[in-house]
Amino acid sequence: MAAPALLDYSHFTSGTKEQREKFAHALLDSFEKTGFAKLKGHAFSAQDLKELFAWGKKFFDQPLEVKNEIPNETGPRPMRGYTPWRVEEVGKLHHDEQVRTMKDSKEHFDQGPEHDTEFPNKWPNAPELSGFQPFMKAFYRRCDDVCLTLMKALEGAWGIEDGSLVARCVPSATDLRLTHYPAIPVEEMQSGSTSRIAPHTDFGPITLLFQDSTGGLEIEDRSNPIPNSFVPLPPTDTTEMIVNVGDTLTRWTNGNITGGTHQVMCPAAMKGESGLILPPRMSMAYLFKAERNVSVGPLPKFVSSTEPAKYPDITALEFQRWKNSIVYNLTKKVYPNGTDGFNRRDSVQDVMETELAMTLGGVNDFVDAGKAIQPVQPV
Ligand SMILES: O=C(O)CCC(=O)C(=O)O
Ligand SMILES: [Fe+2]
Repeated sequence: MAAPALLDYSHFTSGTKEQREKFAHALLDSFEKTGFAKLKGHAFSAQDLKELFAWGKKFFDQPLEVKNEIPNETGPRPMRGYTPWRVEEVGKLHHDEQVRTMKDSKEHFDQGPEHDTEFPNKWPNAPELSGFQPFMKAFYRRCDDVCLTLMKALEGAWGIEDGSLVARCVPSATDLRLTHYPAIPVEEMQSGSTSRIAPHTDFGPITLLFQDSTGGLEIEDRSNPIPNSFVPLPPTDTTEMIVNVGDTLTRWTNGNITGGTHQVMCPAAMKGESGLILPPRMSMAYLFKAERNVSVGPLPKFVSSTEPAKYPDITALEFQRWKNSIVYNLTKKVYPNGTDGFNRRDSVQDVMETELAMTLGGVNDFVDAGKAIQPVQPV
């Protein structure tokens, strides 16, 4: 298949006009063809990433009850704090029934914007983690800067007004996620019912991803006629920044760019083995999001009388609430005690009904009780 392009980010940030244009078009081309791109020449050094994963290890090495002191209250909202193993199931978003029953084998820490009062961050309290918060906040800001720069590149490639895409993403509503995949027997991963993370697309316009050297990340193989075919994206150079297209970019482009489906499975070298234990793995995903009140409906550029809008104008926050209600198995059909009036989802049928209703624009069914939203206009 066409492999994701490896592009030099510095050509856009400090190159000539020609280099900037070349970068922007190559980025768009790689997004269109593969749903992914890889970047070198960015400001994150091997040392920065070593430090990032060292902080991650310190956090996840804490006893479960300590990590649970800052619980992510799983609900139809952005994630904050710690989520234990086997709570989130991204396979639930998938159209394939077998994928929907796959269990993810991961725990994660999620961090939002620094000054978010609506969904405040939850930081670890342990004295040995006192450097975690300042490091992660600085890392977040640097990732945001890269994402806004890539939005600028897309503005150039599409020839849309300068700043128009960037404005949709300020202030940041991104979730930065550190994921730890504990050691797991290879047989369990090969059973077909367990993944490290099941095939999925991310929700925002794009995601920046750094992985450690363990391996196991796979991206969809669009050239393979067999559905759900994947190829490894090996950690040959862990300083390469992986960028993947998410659902919001698909919606903004009215379906012109398809999100890059990815999963984490057994590393290629261990496939088909038995009796082995997969080593633990860590990744950092900067799950870039549009500003909460911005529409994730198609941009004017991608809508015309012959290409009517395929997606409703719902806000980025409502879109995330809906997606999270699926991955956290929540439904709003009955809500005696559940937080925000959401309860555990009991069947795949519920998920399908939810999706259908959302596609038809039935967003008000999925908002906190009493807080129905108004459809928003495209910006
Ligand atoms: O761990 C990885 O490499 C992928 C993580 C991922 O897909 C996510 O957090 O959305
Ligand atoms: Fe992902």
